[in-house]
Amino acid sequence: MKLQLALDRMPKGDCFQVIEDTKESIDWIEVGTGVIKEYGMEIVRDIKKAFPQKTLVADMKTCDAGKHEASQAFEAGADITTVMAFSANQTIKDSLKVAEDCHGRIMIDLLGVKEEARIRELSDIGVDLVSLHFGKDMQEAGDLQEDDLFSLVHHHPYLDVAVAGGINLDSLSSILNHQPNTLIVGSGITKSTDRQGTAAKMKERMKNHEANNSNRQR
Ligand SMILES: O=C([C@H](O)CO)[C@H](O)[C@H](O)COP(=O)(O)O
Repeated sequence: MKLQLALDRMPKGDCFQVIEDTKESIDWIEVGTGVIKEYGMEIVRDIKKAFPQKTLVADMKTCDAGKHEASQAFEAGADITTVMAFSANQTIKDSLKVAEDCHGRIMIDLLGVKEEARIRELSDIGVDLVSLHFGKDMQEAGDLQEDDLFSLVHHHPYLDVAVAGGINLDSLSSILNHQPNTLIVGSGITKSTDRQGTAAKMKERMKNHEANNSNRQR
């Protein structure tokens, strides 16, 4: 199980500092959408240069012009780039083709998806990595509705599933019970007064959970 650190709404220097603080515990680094909007593809390039051993996710949240945006992300050094699930199938197919050519991956952001039928369509066009996403603004209205989110992928055990949306040390245990492949954590780490300790505790709990549930499936 991977821990993906999401860098959102912070200045460039802070992004590098948080990675430094947490690098022993995190597996994947996500350059957040807002950070890319602020600093452009340059920050993706710079983070890959500074931390080449980490898997880098560019949270492009592409919804059109899939070929162009996926190329931008991979050329800048991303290993994975995100595309919104509501995009046209052509956008998703084009992104997947670029990913294949660049030896990268596409993570489909399921923000707003409510019907399992869309997951089936996505699988049929070759999607293999999705993120269940309870958005920042949705979090204003309440906590992540885990059962609803995970029910979308329940019948798709072959999908790699990431989950995001206000995950912190308190909510971690119940999320782990759903056996995601990747946990995406932003403010739960970046806003902690002890980022290093928080990331380390999360990773330790993830490892313990895996060790105790090695034969369980999602
Ligand atoms: O993708 C994200 C969101 O849309 C803001 O851009 C976040 O990276 C994701 O939700 C994780 O952040 P937290 O909810 O703060 O853990």
